[in-house]
Amino acid sequence: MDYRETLQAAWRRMERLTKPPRSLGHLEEVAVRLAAIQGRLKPELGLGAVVVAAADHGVVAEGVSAYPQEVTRQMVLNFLRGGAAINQFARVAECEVYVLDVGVKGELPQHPRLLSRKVREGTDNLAQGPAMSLEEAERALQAGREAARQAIAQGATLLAAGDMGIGNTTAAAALTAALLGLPPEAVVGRGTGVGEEGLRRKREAVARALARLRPGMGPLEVAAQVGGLELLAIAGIYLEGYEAGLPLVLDGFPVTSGALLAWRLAPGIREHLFAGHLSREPGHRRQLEAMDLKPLLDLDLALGEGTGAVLAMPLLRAAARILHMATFEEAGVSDRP
Ligand SMILES: O=C(O)c1ccc[n+]([C@@H]2O[C@H](COP(=O)([O-])O)[C@@H](O)[C@H]2O)c1
Ligand SMILES: Cc1cc2nc[nH]c2cc1C
Repeated sequence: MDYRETLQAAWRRMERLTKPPRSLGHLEEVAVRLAAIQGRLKPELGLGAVVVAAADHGVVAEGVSAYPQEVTRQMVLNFLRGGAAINQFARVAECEVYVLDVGVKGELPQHPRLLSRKVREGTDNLAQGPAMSLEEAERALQAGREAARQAIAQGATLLAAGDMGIGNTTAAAALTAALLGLPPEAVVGRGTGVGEEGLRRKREAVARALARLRPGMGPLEVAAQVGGLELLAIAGIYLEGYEAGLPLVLDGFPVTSGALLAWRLAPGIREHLFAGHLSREPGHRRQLEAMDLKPLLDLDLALGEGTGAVLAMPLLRAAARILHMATFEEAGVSDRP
């Protein structure tokens, strides 16, 4: 059965299950979409994986983050030791954590969970010139694909991307504004918690990057102009997961900017995307609206790392189980006359 046929058949089965119509709300749509992705009326979800892509950003020179740049590398070490929020949530969600270095400044130790594919030690400042070359953008995207392939080979049935990069909400804002044709004010937010001055500097940096873009530029050229390396990798992670036929869970603002790029490169990916949550970052709503996706959770999170995506994994598994319920006929329960 193809996607549309399974979707329709799953909705018909949904109507016969032992519950009043639509009483499981948005989870019903999640369930039938999972069925359609897997091409079976009773979808099954096992182990999850989150690939946390990490890189640094030259735009931090503009004073756009509340934290110093070295936090990117320090947090990668924290992920590898299991001490970050993503590690704790992943345990609850039966999800493996993989880390991908595509551009962290400084050295990182070898580790079985770390894929080292440093394209360069951070981007150039997007407010001053191109963040990276087109060739570097392609390499970062391929590194994301490779990390996703590894996660899938190790048994992932549900795939999310996470992000770590001080300054990346500025790059994500520029990428989102460019891909969706929005002004800086619509996509710039406080990130890790900048004040009014920081907000102004972020808007200014994004406006300068947008001014360099030309109408004929393709999505990858635009991404090379604004960065960041981990956002390109995130696009690669989702593209690989899509081609492998997996359901894909989105996280917050930076991750969803990478997903927007993947969507521009392969519009069919939309069918595989699930919005794990709605971030506090104001531009996230615009991103999800553009792809017509409804967030599963709304918890005022603004952390990244893939935390909102991983928290939604148990909900996706529960949604899949809906289609394993008994029908009115099977259970001998009286339906409406
Ligand atoms: O996921 C989100 O929506 C989100 C919102 C705000 C901040 N972050 C995280 O904070 C870092 C970027 O914030 P900033 O202020 O340095 O641009 C980066 O590591 C992101 O993972 C993430
Ligand atoms: C401590 C810290 C942890 C993070 N995780 C993702 N982004 C982050 C930014 C900071 C500053």
